[in-house]
Formats: sequence, structure tokens, C-alpha cells
Amino acid sequence: MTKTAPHPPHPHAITAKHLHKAYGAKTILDGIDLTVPTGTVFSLLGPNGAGKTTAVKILSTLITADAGDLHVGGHNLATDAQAVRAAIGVTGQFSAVDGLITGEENMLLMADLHHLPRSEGRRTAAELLERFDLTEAAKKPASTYSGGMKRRLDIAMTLVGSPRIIFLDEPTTGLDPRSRHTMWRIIRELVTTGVTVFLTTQYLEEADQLADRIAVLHDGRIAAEGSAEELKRLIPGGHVRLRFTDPDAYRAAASRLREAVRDDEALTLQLPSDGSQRELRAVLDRLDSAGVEADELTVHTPDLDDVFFALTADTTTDTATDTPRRSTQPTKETVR
Ligand SMILES: Nc1ncnc2c1ncn2[C@@H]1O[C@H](COP(=O)(O)OP(=O)(O)OP(=O)(O)O)[C@@H](O)[C@H]1O
Repeated sequence: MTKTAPHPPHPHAITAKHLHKAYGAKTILDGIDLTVPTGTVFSLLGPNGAGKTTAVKILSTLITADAGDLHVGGHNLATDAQAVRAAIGVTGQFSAVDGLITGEENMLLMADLHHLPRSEGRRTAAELLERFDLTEAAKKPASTYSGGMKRRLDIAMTLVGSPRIIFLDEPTTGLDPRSRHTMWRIIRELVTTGVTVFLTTQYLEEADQLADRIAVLHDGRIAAEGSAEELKRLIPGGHVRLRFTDPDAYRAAASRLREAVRDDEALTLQLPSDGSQRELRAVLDRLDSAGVEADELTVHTPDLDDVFFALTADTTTDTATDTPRRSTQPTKETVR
């Protein structure tokens, strides 16, 4: 299945400099820069309508950018779109699955499109159907497949041509947890063979699980970029929360832990903390020395949700209003 590359792979599977795209007066991508090292998973995150699909469509040659210096697989998108197309696979919200024919026939059609010899096409189709747990359903029309099965078939079809760079636009949307985990495993396996994955997702956990680097798209710009861990460090807010039921104990603790943020009504104290065992022990020691015991101790470490909501706060008010979120809004943070 693996084709021998005629040249050593380019160190960067994808580079975009000053990528710009507008629809009429509306700027969707406002001169963004992206670099995706070969053999890594890169995730583009953003609220609905941020322009993730637009970026995927441009980088996969489906639509053209208004401006930008764009290279995919070492090929210039503006002058060598054909070579880019030969290097990539795309699956996304624009599925290639034909519902009128069976899963197997869809796969064989792809094999024909890639000019695979008949026997190799059959073997590749069978292997991929097996790998995506579609062997049993292979002879049924794809229209009878569940959403998850169609999505798996779509990705299997993409892999027929052994692309070195794969664009996955929300690959697990609509999948149940088991299928989602299967897909994660498949994506991880792909990367071990040197494939580069450009992933958009609405699931922050997915980016956290899979991506080597994550870029948060907001207002047409990259608001922040880094590994999941690096992005989490951008957002202060790790804390320990102590809750008391006895007002005397609460007051005694508050006078001992003077740096804590007090909530005199809820009888809670909040202290900045990285959640480490050492810091927790220090807090507990200080409570002990004051002779008080909290009724509840909870640790909050910032997760990717916090980062995402903090960075995209002003356009996600519908989701952010229920839960108080920090309003830190770096204009551009790159962590290396
Ligand atoms: N052909 C088009 N003509 C005009 N506007 C468009 C066109 N395609 C997309 N847009 C607009 O561009 C913006 C970005 O759309 P895009 O689909 O790239 O967002 P997205 O981040 O992928 O969102 P989602 O997660 O909802 O798919 C949206 O406001 C959308 O309405």
C-alpha cells in the first residue's frame, strides 16, 4: 500500500504565509501563517464559522485563496495544484461517498480513479474495509450505513491513494464514543507511517488527544498556537477551592491563607495552584497548623476548553455566558 517516495519528504508538509480569503466584504482568513511539520498532526480549532473549512478547502485546492504564499507537500499551490492534489487526501463535510452503490463498490471506484491494477485495488479495498470495521457491511448500499459508517468509509476511500498528507475536516463529528476512539487510533497509526494530518475539530479533547500542535482561529487570525500543554499554560487559572460549612472554621482558614480569594457567602476560599501534590500538601499543612479542616477541597487545572473559551470569548457568548470564564484575550500568542 505504501508507495516509495521519489524524493525525501519535505520537512514541512504544509506552509502558509499571509493566507487571505474574503467572501465579498467579509474577511474569513486575514493573512494567517501556518507551518505543519511532516509526520505530525496539526489541529485547527475555532468556533463555528471561524473559517476552518475554508482553510481546508484552500489548502486542498478545492477553492483558491485571494493571497498568500502556500505550499503543500513542497509544491506551490498557485502554480502546481495538480502535484498538490496527487500528494493529499481530503475527507470532510463534503463526503465523497456515493450512497447508491455498496461500500465495496465505492472503494473499488476510488481504486480505479487511482489507476490501481484490479487485483491490487481489490486487496487494498478489502484491507481498508477490514481496518475500518466495514467488512460485514461491504456489500450493502452505502445509503443504508449509519453516519459513523459513512464517515469511516469516506476516510477509507481517501486512503486508497496512499496520500502523504491528509486533511480531516471534523472527522469524528457524529460518531459514537467507540467509533471516535477507533478513529483516533487510526489517525495515530497513520502518523506512525509518516503521514501528516491536518485536522479540524470541534472537540477540544480530540485536539488534546491527537495534535502535536494546535492553532486557534479567531476573527480571521491565529489567536494562539502551540502544543496542548503550551496552550494550557497561556491561561492562568489553576486553583484549589476550599469549601467550609462552619463559619468559624472558614474565618480561621481565611486569616491563615491571606492570599486566598474569599467568598464570604459561599464560605469558600480559592488559591492559585498548579494542582501539584507539593502545593496541595502545603495548603493542607497550613490548614492543619490553623487547626481547621475544609469540608471539601477541589482542584481545578485549566484545560483546553478554558483556553478555547478565553481566546474566542467575544464570539461564543451563547456557550460562554452560562459559565464564568476568564476573559484573557491575547492578540497572538505563539509558544515554542
Ligand atoms: N461560498 C461562500 N460564500 C460566502 N460565504 C461563505 C462561503 N463559504 C463559507 N462562507 C462563510 O465563511 C465563514 C467561514 O466558513 P467555514 O465553513 O470555513 O467555517 P468553519 O470554521 O469551518 O465553521 P463550521 O465549524 O461551522 O464548519 C462563514 O461565515 C461562512 O458563512
